[in-house]
Amino acid sequence: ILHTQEDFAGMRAAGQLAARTLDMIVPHVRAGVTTGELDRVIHEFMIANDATPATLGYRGYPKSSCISLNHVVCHGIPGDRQLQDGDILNIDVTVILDGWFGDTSRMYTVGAIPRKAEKLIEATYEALMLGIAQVRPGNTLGDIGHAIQEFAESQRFSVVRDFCGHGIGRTFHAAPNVLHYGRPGQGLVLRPGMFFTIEPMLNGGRPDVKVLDDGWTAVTRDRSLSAQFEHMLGVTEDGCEVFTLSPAGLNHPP
Ligand SMILES: CCc1ccsc1-c1ccc(O)c(O)c1
Ligand SMILES: [Mn+2]
Ligand SMILES: [Mn+2]
Repeated sequence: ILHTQEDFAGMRAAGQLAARTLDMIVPHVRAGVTTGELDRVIHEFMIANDATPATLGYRGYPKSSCISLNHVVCHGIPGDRQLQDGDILNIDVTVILDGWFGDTSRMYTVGAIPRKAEKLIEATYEALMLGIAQVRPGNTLGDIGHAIQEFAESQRFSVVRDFCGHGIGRTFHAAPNVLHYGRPGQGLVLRPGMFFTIEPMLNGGRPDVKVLDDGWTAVTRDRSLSAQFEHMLGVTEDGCEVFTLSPAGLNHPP
């Protein structure tokens, strides 16, 4: 699907509400709070802003956000786990606003974290932004994946292959799959009006992932730390518009 200017307006509003949800949760992220309590705050904020959480009930997922701690790669289910000093966590939110989906995630930290964890988080954010820098008409999905993989591996981190970015708009997931690794010039050629997410996951150790018995929680097989950032964007004539940038300048941890 190639979208119109009106479609850009709908995605901008949905993306900004998702970004504001991640801004809003910042002061709630501290030692002692449970991930289930964070999810409730997120849910109420979405409803108060005339939106609904896309993940609640999606393929049977039970919560309004994904909160993935430490060696959890993605799809962590909010629950009774209390945050503690040294934790790193990804909070991933998707809102539905006037039929448009806004999908974004960021990393948060609790208290002091090890230097290598900080470097993993910084590298993951940089990898996402380098992928976004490749988005313009005439470039390909392989250019995006290559930029992410090249940088991640240059920093001695690995790229998770089991999950990818995706087309988005009036549905949560659509073609194309946006891989976070690849070769320059390969794959689908980008065109103005395409909407998709880029959501790289980097591991401190090996790329291998397994899913726990709950059917959702994906963890690193070697129990190394994992980090993820996600933005949603629209391809424009001269590059792209990122719909999920923080209006408060909170795109990555201080
Ligand atoms: C928890 C929602 C869900 C269920 C199966 S995949 C998935 C999911 C979670 C976060 C995302 O950013 C995404 O694109 C999909
Ligand atoms: Mn997401
Ligand atoms: Mn997504």
